[in-house]
Amino acid sequence: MTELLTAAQMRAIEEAAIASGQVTGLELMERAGRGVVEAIGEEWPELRAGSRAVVLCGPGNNGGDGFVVARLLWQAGWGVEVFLYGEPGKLPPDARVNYERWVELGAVEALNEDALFQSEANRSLDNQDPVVIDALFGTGLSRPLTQDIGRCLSSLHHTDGISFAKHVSVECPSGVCIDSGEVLGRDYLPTDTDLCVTFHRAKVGHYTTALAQAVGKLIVVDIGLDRDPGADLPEIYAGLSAMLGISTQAGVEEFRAAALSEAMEYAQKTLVERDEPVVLLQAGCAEELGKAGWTGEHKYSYGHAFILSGGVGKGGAARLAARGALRIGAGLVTVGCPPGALQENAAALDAVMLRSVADSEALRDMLEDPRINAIGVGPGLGTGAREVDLVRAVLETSRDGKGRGSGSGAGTARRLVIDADALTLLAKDEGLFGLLHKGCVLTPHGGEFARLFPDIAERLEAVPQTGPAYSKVDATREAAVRAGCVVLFKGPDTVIAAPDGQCSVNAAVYERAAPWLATAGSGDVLAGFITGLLARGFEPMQAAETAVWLHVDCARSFGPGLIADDLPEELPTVLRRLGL
Ligand SMILES: NC(=O)C1=CN([C@@H]2O[C@H](COP(=O)(O)OP(=O)(O)OC[C@H]3O[C@@H](n4cnc5c(N)ncnc54)[C@H](OP(=O)(O)O)[C@@H]3O)[C@@H](O)[C@H]2O)[C@@H](O)CC1
Ligand SMILES: Nc1ncnc2c1ncn2[C@@H]1O[C@H](COP(=O)(O)OP(=O)(O)O)[C@@H](O)[C@H]1O
Ligand SMILES: [K+]
Repeated sequence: MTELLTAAQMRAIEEAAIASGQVTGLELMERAGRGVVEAIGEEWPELRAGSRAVVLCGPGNNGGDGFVVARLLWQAGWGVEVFLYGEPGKLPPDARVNYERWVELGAVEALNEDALFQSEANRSLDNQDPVVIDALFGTGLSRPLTQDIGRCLSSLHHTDGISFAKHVSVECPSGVCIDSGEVLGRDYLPTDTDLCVTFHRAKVGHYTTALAQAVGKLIVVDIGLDRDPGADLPEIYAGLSAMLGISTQAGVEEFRAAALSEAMEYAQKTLVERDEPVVLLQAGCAEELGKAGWTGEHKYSYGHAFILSGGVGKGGAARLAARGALRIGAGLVTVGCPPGALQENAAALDAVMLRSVADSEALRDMLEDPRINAIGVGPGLGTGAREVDLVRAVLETSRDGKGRGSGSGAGTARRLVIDADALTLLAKDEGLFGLLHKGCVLTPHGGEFARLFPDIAERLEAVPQTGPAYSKVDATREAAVRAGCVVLFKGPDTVIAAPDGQCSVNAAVYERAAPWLATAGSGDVLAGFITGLLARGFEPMQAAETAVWLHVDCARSFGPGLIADDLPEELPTVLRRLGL
């Protein structure tokens, strides 16, 4: 499992490690700088002694990393020029030490456009491959860049006669808030960078579309922080509480009040902030499927998924969802459609069963069958009065012990995926929204999200002026709490959050990019995948995570040219490759 960190969490981890005596800030900075130099060497082995680099250093520890990089490249025989934004006398202590170490080897010039233009690396004709290293701002960015710095960064892109062939960012392209991936102030795009080198763990912002689009390759360097000092804290508190003869909970409060030691405070902060990590979804998702296996005795062992369809000519979306639910392993899948659409659907469905659902009464009767344990509602459904009643019926009969459908359902809530038109209906009707429960998964894209949670979307859209900026992770978490169920906020950076704070990111970026997944109907298949997994007994969060990960894997496995119909058909190949 890979956790994504916020800047504050990273700071807390670093501070706790330093305060515990495990490592010094200077050592961490040295490891960070060395990591950048090694990453450059691995990425471009053709660069060696005689190559040229321009290092842009900022006023904080990101700049400190830059001075280490400059020194190590110089020691490796490179021609290195260093430009500083800020005053040497104001650098924080570790950065100051590395500044002093560098000035024994070379010059430091004040950073401005003219100085960059005049740099030897820019003017030299004998070296076509100078590298520029952006160590201006990392996790400490607190406000938008000033215009002069913004101009310098923009000028690195082959404008105004300045040309650097290779672009490296230390931590992140400067000006980007690493928690949200957003450029503070949003007056320009993140600087394109070939190689972005970050430390210990990737940060949440690295996996947002906004930032990932600007970064060619992300490298995470191990700087020896893997022994998490916060992890030992419960034992330390328990021990100290026992010594003092107080309960652990009270002990925590007393220790805080007494400010026992700096290390304790930092570590406590680490613990609190790391309670609910943001998890990056990776191949491990398949383990859930592996664990679930295919060991049931008959088709009902794998559940019965029901997909509600719209009327004549509108059934394609539900059929795609149904196909997805079947392929992902639901034992049975039934599409329910208005009587008039039976013929159309019958002509297009084989393994998927078909039922006529005239109105909400008919639906409630049908949902008396307790074997129907998962329902997908929304794709191609329509948004009229009939559909409002259908969605209400689905919600009411799926709540614990309420509604006719649950009578024979042994008290277990039926699981639901609410997508597309059903989301639009929820947005229009507070009563319906109030029926949501913890067995539901909402799957909005950006537009649907804004309709459902307009205030949250507005906050997300607002131009961020201070860091940490409100992120898609924050927005999805807030939405999940409000809805009281899992929310899966779609996009190349899909965020999934549960009301209890669990949160994960499925990022179709970097080596998992699949832009061809943005094709009509692919969201319908995703809704079907989730419904199928819910039918198989997956918990809502697990079902959403596993489905969305497989969805991207199917797209990557098929490749460009993909249409939504291909996604379910690609699933067996993907599952086989995963050894399932
Ligand atoms: N954590 C770790 O484990 C490790 C961290 N390491 C490295 O340290 C980096 C974090 O360092 P950091 O905290 O000093 O922050 P950094 O990004 O250098 O910027 C802070 C400075 O910028 C200033 N400033 C902010 N915004 C500004 C603006 N718009 N325009 C102008 N100024 C602005 C701000 O000033 P202030 O806001 O206080 O006025 C302050 O002076 C991290 O990304 C990584 O590279 C590694 O060494 C290894 C271990
Ligand atoms: N650039 C992209 N890269 C990867 N996946 C994407 C990209 N853009 C959209 N997606 C995914 O494609 C699906 C589109 O779903 P949706 O917007 O509901 O469309 P539709 O209603 O046509 O099915 C979502 O799962 C979304 O996460
Ligand atoms: K940077």
